[in-house]
Amino acid sequence: MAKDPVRVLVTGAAGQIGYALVPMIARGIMLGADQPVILHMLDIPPAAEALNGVKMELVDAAFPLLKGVVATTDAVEACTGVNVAVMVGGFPRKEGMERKDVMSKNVSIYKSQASALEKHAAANCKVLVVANPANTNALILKEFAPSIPEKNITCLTRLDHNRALGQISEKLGVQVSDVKNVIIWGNHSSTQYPDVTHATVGGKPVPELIKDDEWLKSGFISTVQQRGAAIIKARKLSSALSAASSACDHIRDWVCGTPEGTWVSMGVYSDGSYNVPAGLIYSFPVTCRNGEWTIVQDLSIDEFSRKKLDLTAEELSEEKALAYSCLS
Ligand SMILES: NC(=O)C1=CN([C@@H]2O[C@H](COP(=O)(O)OP(=O)(O)OC[C@H]3O[C@@H](n4cnc5c(N)ncnc54)[C@H](O)[C@@H]3O)[C@@H](O)[C@H]2O)C=CC1
Ligand SMILES: O=C([O-])CC(=O)C(=O)O
Repeated sequence: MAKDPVRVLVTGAAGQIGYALVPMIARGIMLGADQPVILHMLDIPPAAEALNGVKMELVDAAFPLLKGVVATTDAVEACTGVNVAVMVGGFPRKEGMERKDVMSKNVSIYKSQASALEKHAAANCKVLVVANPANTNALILKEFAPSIPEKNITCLTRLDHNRALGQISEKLGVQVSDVKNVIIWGNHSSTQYPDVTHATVGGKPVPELIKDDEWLKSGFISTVQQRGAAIIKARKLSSALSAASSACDHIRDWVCGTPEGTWVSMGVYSDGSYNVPAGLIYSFPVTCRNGEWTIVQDLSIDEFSRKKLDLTAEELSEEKALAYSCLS
């Protein structure tokens, strides 16, 4: 029997990630090849005409799984009945800007959209925040949507995770699908810690295969940390196709489950695991089953890693304080 359609909200749908993401969702890449979807697309009034153009293209593409499109500049209409919300809308970082520069603009956006989701989304709606500063936008959304379970509010660090897989696969000359269990700890920013201590290729530890501790502890980490900035420098626009693809990976694994023996990185509400302060949205290694994520426990953390986990937690605590100061 055909499944009932799932309603998926994409905010900022007229932007460049939105343009890459909505066809992926309509093709079943996010929720599966047998899962019909109804797309809800939100953008702001100056982008209304462009948003309507995206809607026209979705009609023209004749996606068999696409059972309806809502394209609107009204947050209430956009949020009504949605089961999955991918929050891409916001004020993006431009070349030379730090995430903190865009904090206050995004805090007010996430506060008001949290209220719309809280009142109008389906019960148990799963939320993925992509827009930067992603972890802190997700935290603000959680604050102002108290009836959405905190386990349902996440942010995107899967792009960083995938970037780390890509770097290891290039270095070793192996298929990216053979690289497993890298971890992104912390903030989706240049303090994130891409960790390969527990990563494997064909079951063998990555550090043993790479045999270049110096690269793993410096060049690899900084390449992944700075990859977003490198793409902005090259394209004069932030990553869009890789961000859209990673957002699909994040939701698919969350809803459909992670493969046996594999974890992924998700920005989730910290419960104090690994001595990360509770009450931050922090990227951890997680496995997913039955639509729920669980932080992978009991991984060994050496002294080098400990410092990196703490540094990115400190930045998130500072961002949290800055975000709250923008609210008052
Ligand atoms: N977490 C991650 O891995 C990544 C995050 N990003 C972030 O994703 C966000 C979107 O990036 P792009 O698509 O390149 O930007 P963009 O500027 O092309 O698109 C953003 C869209 O959001 C819309 N928008 C602005 N305020 C809005 C509001 N209040 N409600 C609904 N829509 C609104 C804009 O009109 C625009 O259409 C940025 O914050 C960027 O920094 C980008 C790449 C990776
Ligand atoms: O740095 C940015 O603004 C875009 C981004 O988040 C990324 O590509 O990881």
